[in-house]
Amino acid sequence: AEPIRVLQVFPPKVENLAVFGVKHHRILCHIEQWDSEDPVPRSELLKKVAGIQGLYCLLTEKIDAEVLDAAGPSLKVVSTMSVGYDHISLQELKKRGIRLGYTPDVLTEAVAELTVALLLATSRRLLEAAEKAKTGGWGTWKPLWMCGHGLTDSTVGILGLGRIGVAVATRLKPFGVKRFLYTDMSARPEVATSIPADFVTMDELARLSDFIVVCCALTPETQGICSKSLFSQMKDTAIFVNTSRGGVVNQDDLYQALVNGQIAAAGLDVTEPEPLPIDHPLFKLKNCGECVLKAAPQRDVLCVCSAICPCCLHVLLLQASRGLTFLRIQQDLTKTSS
Ligand SMILES: O=C(O)[C@H](O)CO
Repeated sequence: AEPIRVLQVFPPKVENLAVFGVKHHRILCHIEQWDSEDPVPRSELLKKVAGIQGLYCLLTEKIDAEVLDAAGPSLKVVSTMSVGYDHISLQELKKRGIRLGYTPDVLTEAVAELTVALLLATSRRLLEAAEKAKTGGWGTWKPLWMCGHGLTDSTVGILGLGRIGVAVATRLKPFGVKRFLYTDMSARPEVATSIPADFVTMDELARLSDFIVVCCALTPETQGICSKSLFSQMKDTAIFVNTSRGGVVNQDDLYQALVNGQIAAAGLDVTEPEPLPIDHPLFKLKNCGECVLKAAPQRDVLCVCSAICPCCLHVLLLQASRGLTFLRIQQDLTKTSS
């Protein structure tokens, strides 16, 4: 029989002609590869898909009506080497009767580890502290300096209790987390009981969690789900970690929440776009994070800036309006331009 024509848009090199054993059938495939680590340019993809029967893609390729039309009616299967398939239009595949393959579970452990790493690095201010050490900012020892927030006796909220969410909870448990909460499309007792984790609404998750970790898939329902309404209900000592997809978060709202001190910090593995432009405001938040230090147990504010920046001033005033005490203010508030 004629070999099946498959386009694989990435290396590694495999034999150009491969035999796939599907149960007892042997299927001969002619595989054309895009031999580069860089994504195939859209114009090339549109040319190369013409007449193929199988497409093996990555999350860098947006598989929509345009690509499927360019492939034509011969295309029977699209497979993506990724866990997420938000880059593929399911509706367009369905219309054309094209099957979808993806790679669930190949990176559950890796993403769970990364989530824990980001959570600890963010809550314990690892990057800021390392930066201070390298640039001479590590002065005499101060009890609360770079103290951060602990996991012991904390409440961790998981947005999306799928494979990765469960794996994150399993890894965080030994840190002495008091309570796990989760929210999802519906309760998932079959996986939640073993943690154990309590099913709550999104609002409860926001209000009760000391840490929120986002592990859900990007779907039309979850697009921008982490927005002002979530951040504004979160504790001002809470840490937000996202290792799912950037599109789940309204980045402008997150930025505002961080600048205004509505939440303590964010650890992001994913952004919109990726990578973020290097002049993106989120990248500028490091200084802001450094100049406002929250002393967690007393919930007082220790301001160590040599000049009070507007975002720091905002947090100070916010805290003052809540009747909290300032431990030390190095500069007279009245002298700031704001
Ligand atoms: O969806 C996936 O496979 C991951 O996000 C890749 O990093």
